Amino acid sequence: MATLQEGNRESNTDRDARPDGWHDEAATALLVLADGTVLEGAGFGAAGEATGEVCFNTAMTGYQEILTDPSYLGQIVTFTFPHIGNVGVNDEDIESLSLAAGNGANGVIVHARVTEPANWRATRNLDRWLAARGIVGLSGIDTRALAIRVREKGMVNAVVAHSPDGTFDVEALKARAAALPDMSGLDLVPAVTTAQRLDWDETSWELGEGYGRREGVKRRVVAIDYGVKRNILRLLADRECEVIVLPAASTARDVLALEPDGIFLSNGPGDPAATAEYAVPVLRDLLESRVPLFGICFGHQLLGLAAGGRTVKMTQGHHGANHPVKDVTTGKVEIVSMNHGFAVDRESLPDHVKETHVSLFDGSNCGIALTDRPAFSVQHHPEASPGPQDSHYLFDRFVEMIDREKAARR
Ligand SMILES: NC(=O)CC[C@H](N)C(=O)O
Repeated sequence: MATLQEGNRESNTDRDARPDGWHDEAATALLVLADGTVLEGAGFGAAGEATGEVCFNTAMTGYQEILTDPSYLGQIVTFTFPHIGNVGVNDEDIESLSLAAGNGANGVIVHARVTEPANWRATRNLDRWLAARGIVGLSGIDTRALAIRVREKGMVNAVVAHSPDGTFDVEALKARAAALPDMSGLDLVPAVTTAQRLDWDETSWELGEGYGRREGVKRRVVAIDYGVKRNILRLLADRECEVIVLPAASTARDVLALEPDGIFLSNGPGDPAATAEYAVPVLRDLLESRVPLFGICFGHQLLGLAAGGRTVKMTQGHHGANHPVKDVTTGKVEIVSMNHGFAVDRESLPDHVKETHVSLFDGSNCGIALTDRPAFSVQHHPEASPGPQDSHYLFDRFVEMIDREKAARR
């Protein structure tokens, strides 16, 4: 066992940027990148090791929603905002359908040490909550330098190791990081999708009476769960939709047997092209049924694949809550939440698919609509949570599409 004190320092930590009083502390956590780079920091959350693809998120708020978003499975989230944890955590801002641990980010990297929370909603400290959920955290590195590295060289596999007594087997960690599989080709959906049908009614969940709003039901939506976020289901329920959540491996027959007025394709982790192997044949049958269909993020990528397009891996991806996206049908720009590392390749889209939304950061595709079927999808997150609510109108578009198609069938 080598320790850092024995000369394994290959440090480009930003010691000067650490809060006062850190300079002499021995590292209790390491970030070991697949290329062998080792960054020293202070551990928090769970002790142990987390592996995954390092990405960075530029949101200034909403860390709890981000860390419990199932789309982050397989990833280590670096927050570029330096002070994370200040408002603590609560029992409500959890986005994964299952409240259990293991349904969100694998690890977390922040700049400043997590302090005691100051917020009326806080029921716990982020540090202890992460420990209870088994999520490993590292603080005290130069997160700006790490973000620049990801921006220039792309998302990178890594191990975050937290050892409260400061002992690490650095060579073993390097070997482990180098051996991690690439995110491309990984179907991570089975780890987060619901095991069985679930009739969404938040009032019956752990959050207590009266939390969800359920006033009247006018439409039935079947949501295929690739790793769905709760706020999507809330926003559908808010629009008088009965929402039935089905496992990702459901067949078209399973979905259509419920006689849905609309079908929703959720967000989710991993490479959409890997999940497409079993999801796309189902989606093609569902498109044939002409039931209105709406997809978000992973669901958008799957719709693009089902329609005959291709997805590509991005270099740095998009993760944040301040991305400008243009709705090319109205010309309006919306500020949105983003969380994706893959994207639909616009050039691959066949003629019956039109591009509806474009990222104003890099011009990448952010939305499509089929011209011969009532189906559309967006790459960004209209449910926000966290993030600006500019794109909530997309839920209204979906409901209007459902009502239009229903009226036409009568
Ligand atoms: N938020 C999501 O649905 C992410 C989709 C996909 N896993 C990606 O990284 O692109």
